[in-house]
Amino acid sequence: MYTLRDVTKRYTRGKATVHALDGVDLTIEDGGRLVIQGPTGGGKSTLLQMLGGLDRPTSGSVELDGVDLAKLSEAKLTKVRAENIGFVFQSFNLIPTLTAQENVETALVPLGGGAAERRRRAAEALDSVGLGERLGHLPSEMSGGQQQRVAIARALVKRPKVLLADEPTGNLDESMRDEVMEVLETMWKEHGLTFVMVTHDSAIARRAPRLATIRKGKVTITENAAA
Ligand SMILES: Nc1ncnc2c1ncn2[C@@H]1O[C@H](COP(=O)(O)OP(=O)(O)OP(=O)(O)O)[C@@H](O)[C@H]1O
Repeated sequence: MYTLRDVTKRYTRGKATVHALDGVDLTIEDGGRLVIQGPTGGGKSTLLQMLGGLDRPTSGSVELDGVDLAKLSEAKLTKVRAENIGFVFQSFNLIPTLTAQENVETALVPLGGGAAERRRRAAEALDSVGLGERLGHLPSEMSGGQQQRVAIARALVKRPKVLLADEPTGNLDESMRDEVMEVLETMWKEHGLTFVMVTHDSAIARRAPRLATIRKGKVTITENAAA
């Protein structure tokens, strides 16, 4: 479970100070799903970075299961991230010279274990996103939607508690967008993940049961029971 208390993030640009997050209080239950929307520069990616421990707040606390990520040493934060948090970004960030299976295996390397076990788990993760027949394909041999599904498999192969996605459909056309959203929603349901996603897509935001709108660093939560 996430508990954010009075989180601020300020950046200094020359003489100006940007309040990317301004007193954010937020709770996300285990297994919950939150969609984050808002205007450009509103603070969406900054909020996701705080949740993922990719950056630290200027003040306030970001607790994941009672542990304040803001206070962990860099080494402990890296361990928490590797074990608990999967990331998916707009750009798929696959290594072009590695096959789908090898790309997914890279997520398991920091966790130790043997090569055969890594190969088996990567194949299983790719199968779960519908790419069991494409283990040996290079990214260049796959569509954008398929590449993003490889990235999702890579995020989930370590069986994280949390999946954080920053505009995962931003680089995709409509049919691939639906394909990727369907995979993400299936993974969320089947794996009991806590799933937080940033989107610019108003159709996706409209369908969200819980929506965080972030403007000028301030968050407003809307619950949509009908979604
Ligand atoms: N590393 C940084 N250094 C300076 N300013 C930054 C940095 N990262 C973000 N900002 C600023 O903080 C504010 C919030 O940025 P953020 O990227 O979180 O917004 P966003 O809602 O994700 O925007 P977009 O929709 O364009 O991705 C913006 O004014 C941005 O310019």
